[in-house]
Amino acid sequence: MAASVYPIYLTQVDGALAVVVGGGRVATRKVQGLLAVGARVRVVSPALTEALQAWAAADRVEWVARPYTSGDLKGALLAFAATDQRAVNAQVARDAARLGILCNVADAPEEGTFHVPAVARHEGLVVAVGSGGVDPGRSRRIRDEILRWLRERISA
Ligand SMILES: C[C@@]1(CC(=O)O)c2cc3[nH]c(cc4nc(cc5[nH]c(cc(n2)[C@H]1CCC(=O)O)[C@@](C)(CC(=O)O)[C@@H]5CCC(=O)O)C(CC(=O)O)=C4CCC(=O)O)c(CCC(=O)O)c3CC(=O)O
Ligand SMILES: NC(=O)C1=CN([C@@H]2O[C@H](COP(=O)(O)OP(=O)(O)OC[C@H]3O[C@@H](n4cnc5c(N)ncnc54)[C@H](O)[C@@H]3O)[C@@H](O)[C@H]2O)C=CC1
Repeated sequence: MAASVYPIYLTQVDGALAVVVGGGRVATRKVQGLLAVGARVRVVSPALTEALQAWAAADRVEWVARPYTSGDLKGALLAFAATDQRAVNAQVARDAARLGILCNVADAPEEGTFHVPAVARHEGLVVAVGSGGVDPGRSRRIRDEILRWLRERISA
């Protein structure tokens, strides 16, 4: 059974620093969501996906082009451990805990301090769907259904 979760919506994310460790598929999805709300994004990774490279070239994200080191989280509101290296993600989680920074861990739902839900936005409503980290695909599918319902039923 999943540990219990307490849902909140973060405010004042516009301009806040989010540090994303890793530059792959999962990191790209997290960065996209962060840019959409105006966060300042720092990506720490020796390599980037094409989408991340394009954002770095356009100065939409800061790219620290090397492996993670303790210290990279300094000043962050949020940290994301999204490498494909278990030991590195665990280190990011430990460093974030020490610094009191909220941390999402891509490969170990119980290890960080928050999960990223699947989100539907419609006419000023924000619906977040989570499964306590148990089944993200299910969260996404239910979000898609909710979005369909909102678009059919809820107008401004
Ligand atoms: C715990 C959590 C931590 C976190 O916050 O990252 C987590 C963890 C893991 N995800 C895994 C797999 C996939 N995740 C997705 C997609 C999403 N995952 C998201 C959230 C979360 N994922 C958090 C829990 C949320 C909840 O409570 O439900 C969403 C909702 C939000 C977002 O990431 O933005 C986003 C859809 C949103 C959207 O579309 O908008 C897909 C693709 C798909 O389904 O389309 C795949 C299949 C990958 C493939 O393609 O192989 C694996 C197994 C990895 C493996 O075994 O290799 C783990 C690790 C594990 O479970 O141990
Ligand atoms: N939470 C989620 O939504 C999902 C999580 N996962 C898990 O997330 C992890 C990452 O998945 P993908 O993005 O698909 O992997 P990927 O292979 O596309 O990307 C891994 C990235 O980590 C970087 N990296 C490796 N070592 C590093 C280091 N020491 N410091 C900084 N960056 C480093 C690589 O350069 C690469 O950019 C996997 O462990 C996978 O099991 C997978 C799918 C969804």
